Amino acid sequence: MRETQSSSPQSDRSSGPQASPGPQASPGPQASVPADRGETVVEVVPGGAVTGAIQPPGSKSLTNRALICAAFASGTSKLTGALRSEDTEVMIEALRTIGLDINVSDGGRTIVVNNAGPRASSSSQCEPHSLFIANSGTTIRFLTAALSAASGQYNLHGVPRMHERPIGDLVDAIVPIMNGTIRAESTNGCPPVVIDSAGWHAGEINVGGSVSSQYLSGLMMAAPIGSGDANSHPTRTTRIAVTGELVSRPYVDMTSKVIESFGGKVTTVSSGLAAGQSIAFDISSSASTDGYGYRGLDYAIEPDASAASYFWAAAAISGGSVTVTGLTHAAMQGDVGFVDVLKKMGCEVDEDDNGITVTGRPLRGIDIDMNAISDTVQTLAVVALFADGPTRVRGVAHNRFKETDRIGDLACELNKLGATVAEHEDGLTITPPADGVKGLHGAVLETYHDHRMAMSLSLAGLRIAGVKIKNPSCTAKTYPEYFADLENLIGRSHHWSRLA
Ligand SMILES: O=C(O)C1=C[C@@H](OP(=O)(O)O)[C@@H](O)[C@H](O)C1
Ligand SMILES: C=C(OP(=O)(O)O)C(=O)O
Repeated sequence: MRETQSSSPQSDRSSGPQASPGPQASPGPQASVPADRGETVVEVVPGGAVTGAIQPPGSKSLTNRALICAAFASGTSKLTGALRSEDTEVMIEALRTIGLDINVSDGGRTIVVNNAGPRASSSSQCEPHSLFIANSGTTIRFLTAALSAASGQYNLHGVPRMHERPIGDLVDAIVPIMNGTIRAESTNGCPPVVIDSAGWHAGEINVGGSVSSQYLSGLMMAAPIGSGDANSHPTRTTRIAVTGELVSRPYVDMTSKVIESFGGKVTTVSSGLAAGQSIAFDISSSASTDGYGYRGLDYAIEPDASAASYFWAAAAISGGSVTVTGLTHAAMQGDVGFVDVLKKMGCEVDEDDNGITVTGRPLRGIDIDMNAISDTVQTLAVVALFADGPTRVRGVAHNRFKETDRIGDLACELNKLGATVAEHEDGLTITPPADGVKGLHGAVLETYHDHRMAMSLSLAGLRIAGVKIKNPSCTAKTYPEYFADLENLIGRSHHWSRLA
């Protein structure tokens, strides 16, 4: 890997997020990526087949769900294998700000939440708790739901891009069942979110599911959390119905499983629904949670499957063989399904109790709906550069609302490498050059403050000379050690080099 100064500065295409005031230092080792200095870029130097084994850090989605449940659980919870990154640090800091005692050790992998119940701000308090959420969608959506159910006064805000990411459907769902006020302050229903709550009252909740599944997940986790009168209805059932389409469904199933681990109960309802409702969930907590929404426990977090996609893709792109340990199809994360997409493209996929191995074979272009595994679209798009024909990705219109516009901005960067990439309302078509990899060429690539843009585009460098990735430290959002880990994987087979 090379670290250089970009000779052809380009400006970001999107009006995405700019430098944030926090969280403080990027956690974890930064062996191969220096702090960003102007036009710092990282270049992956092409080599041969990538072969090896790796275990990515803990799942962001599971860590942040477990933190929410632990925060509203009776007793102590110990999370092991957790992710330490910007997205989990802002969650931890927010929970500390509202009164939780949280101890982080073992390089962030172990998190102990000692709980006597979060101290919600009193209604007589003048200043709401100010919670800085950076650009963590899970954190702001889960906390908005949970804190409105728990009561108190809060202002949840983040970096500029966070104030462009929709949350209106969630706020609209909470208004009818909350005692107090909640509003999204930016135009088009975007954060900051200002909450002054005395808790939820009983009633059915209706929430839109076409922009993000995180609204539904947040409400589901919030449902067992009592308001001021928690002790009077610890086993009350709350029905949450989705109006219209529900995107990213596997994350909702993950939410159900985490809720049940922490003592809640989830029943899926698919018949007898009102007009416009596509699915509903009945949520309650068991009496043994002692009036808290949840019961504290020791909880092991799976390795992150979205992060694993980069290493499986490295095998596919390079014709190598990479085992990701600690993840199988039994995992709670839908993104494990990325290996099935690689299989469809021609890769060999082998699984045992230890993990999943992808072996690269000649790649064919495919037509694929990635609605359920949208965080892996960028990874797939880079793999598609090396296929024998076009790849059409469908069903991911919601990717435009993430860290950046992950359809438009992705198409723009892939085009710079010599592919022909067409943007559609719901996805893209990636057409590799007629002469294959020979027709691809290096370029300085923008990352739009999007960790997945940096991690996925870096993989193009495995086969194309001169692919330079700007602002590589944006991987800190979910994977601060990404470039160090990639370097280790490739270095083992001596296909990775770095200039001083
Ligand atoms: O619930 C979750 O943990 C997540 C849900 C997905 O968001 P959408 O539901 O907005 O697609 C995903 O993109 C995000 O990284 C994590
Ligand atoms: C979309 C993502 O994150 P979030 O919505 O949690 O900010 C992601 O990690 O790719």
